[in-house]
Amino acid sequence: MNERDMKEKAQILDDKGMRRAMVRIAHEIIERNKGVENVALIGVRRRGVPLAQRLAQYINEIEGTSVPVGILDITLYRDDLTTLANQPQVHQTEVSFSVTGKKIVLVDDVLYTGRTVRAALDAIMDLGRPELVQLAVLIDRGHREIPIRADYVGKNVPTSRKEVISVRLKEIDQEERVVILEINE
Ligand SMILES: O=P(O)(O)OC[C@H]1O[C@H](OP(=O)(O)OP(=O)(O)O)[C@H](O)[C@@H]1O
Ligand SMILES: O=c1cc[nH]c(=O)[nH]1
Repeated sequence: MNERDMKEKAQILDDKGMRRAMVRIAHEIIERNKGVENVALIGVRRRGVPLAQRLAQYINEIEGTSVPVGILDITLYRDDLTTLANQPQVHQTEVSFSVTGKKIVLVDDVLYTGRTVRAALDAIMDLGRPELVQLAVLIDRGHREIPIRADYVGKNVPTSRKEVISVRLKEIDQEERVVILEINE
């Protein structure tokens, strides 16, 4: 099953709601880390990357400091959007800075089972020894299968496993909104 076999059930965030949530997370990152010295962002492709770039832009607007942004390309081999097949696989890392000693904020659009984040943590640890790693997600939909939690959450959305959260970003989807999809029966 893919998103074509699903229909929209509800809109969770519009463009303004997404912006407010991301600006708030930018403030929280600055507050929690007492500034952004040694802070670096790493976005999980695909939709975590524009979100990380937006956070970097908001942080720059608030603090006047540019923080580096790296990319991890992780694919979940799913045969169905509502179930997980094999483990997520890390394909490519585009991290041009040393992670050693950095406060890394990992950024993704949706946190679900936590398996993608676990793979991302492994990939980051392979690159060096960060001082700490924090996690920022636009949507936490619950249903964790491993003990992972987010430090910064745009919105907590209770879901059933049959539903799918679809984050639509203008850079990728030519629209800005977050919707819940359900199976078209
Ligand atoms: O917590 P998990 O169960 O691992 O699920 C969360 C992951 O699933 C989504 O990726 P998806 O494969 O849908 O790709 P996308 O980023 O292109 O939307 C989302 O972007 C997260 O990376
Ligand atoms: O519902 C979900 C689950 C994982 N990833 C998504 O993008 N949506």
